[in-house]
Amino acid sequence: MNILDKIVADKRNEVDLRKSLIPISQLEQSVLYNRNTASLAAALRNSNSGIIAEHKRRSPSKSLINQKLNVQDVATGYEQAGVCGMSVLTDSKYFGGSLDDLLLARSVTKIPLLRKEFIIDEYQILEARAHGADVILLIAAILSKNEIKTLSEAAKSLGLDVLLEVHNIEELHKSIMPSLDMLGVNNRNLKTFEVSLETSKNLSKLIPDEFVKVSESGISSIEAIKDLKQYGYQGFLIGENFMKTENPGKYASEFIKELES
Ligand SMILES: O=C(O)c1ccccc1NCC(=O)[C@H](O)[C@H](O)COP(=O)(O)O
Repeated sequence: MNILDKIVADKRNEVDLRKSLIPISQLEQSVLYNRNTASLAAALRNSNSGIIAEHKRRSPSKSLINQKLNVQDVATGYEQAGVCGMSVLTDSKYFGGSLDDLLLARSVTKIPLLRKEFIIDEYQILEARAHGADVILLIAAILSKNEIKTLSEAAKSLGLDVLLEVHNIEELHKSIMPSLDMLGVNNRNLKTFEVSLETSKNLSKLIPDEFVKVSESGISSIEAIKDLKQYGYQGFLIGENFMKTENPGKYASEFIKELES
C-alpha cells in the first residue's frame, strides 16, 4: 500500500469515529459555522505575490519540520507579512495538525484559511466551516469524478471556496467542473514524494482560464515563482520553506518584499 492509500484508509476510520462523537447538528450550531467567509480565489486574483503560506509541523516526506511554533504566532506573522491566505494542515497522524490549529488560527486572523486535509466525506466540509475555514482542498488522486462533484457542490453551497488539486493529465480531465474556484497542481507526487516544478509548467495550458491556477509544493525561490507566473499561475502554496525557519512570518515577509520589488 502506498502512503496516500494508507492516509485515506486511516482517514475513513477517523471520520467515522468523529461522526459518532460529534453530530452534524452540533457543528451547525457553532458560532463560526454561522459567519461570512472570505474568498481565497478573489484574494489571489487581486494580489501581486499570490502567496498561500502553510502551517506544517511534519510530513511523511520530510518527517519533522518544526514542532516548536505556536500556530497563533505563525498565523499572525503570515497575516502581517501580507500573504493572500493560510493553509492549515489538520491531519494529526501524518502531519501533527488538528482542527484546533484551525480554530486557533481563526481566532487571530481575518485572512482566508484553507483546511488542508484529505477530504473524503461531506462531514469534513461541515467541520471545516465550523472551525473557521474559508476554503477546502479536494485531492483528485483520492476521489472519483462523482465524489469531486458532490463534495465541491456541498462546499459551494456552504459559501466555501474549493481548491482542487491534481498531479497529472488524467486527474485534471476528470476534475474540471464549474463548482471549483482554483485548480492546484501539486508538484509533489504524493505516492513517491518526487518533486518537480515541471509538473505545474506542463499542466498549465490544459487548465481553463476561468480557474485561478495554484502551484503547490517544493517552491523555495523567488525565481521559481517568477518563472511559474509566466505559465499563468497566480497562487503559490509554500509550506516547508517557511515553516523550517525560526520565524515563518518574518521569513515570509522578507520573501514577499523581494518578490514584489
Ligand atoms: O508533504 C508531504 O510529504 C505530503 C505527503 C503526502 C501527502 C501530502 C503531502 N503534503 C501536502 C502538501 O500538499 C504540502 O504540504 C503543500 O503543498 C506544501 O508543500 P511544501 O512547500 O513542499 O512543504
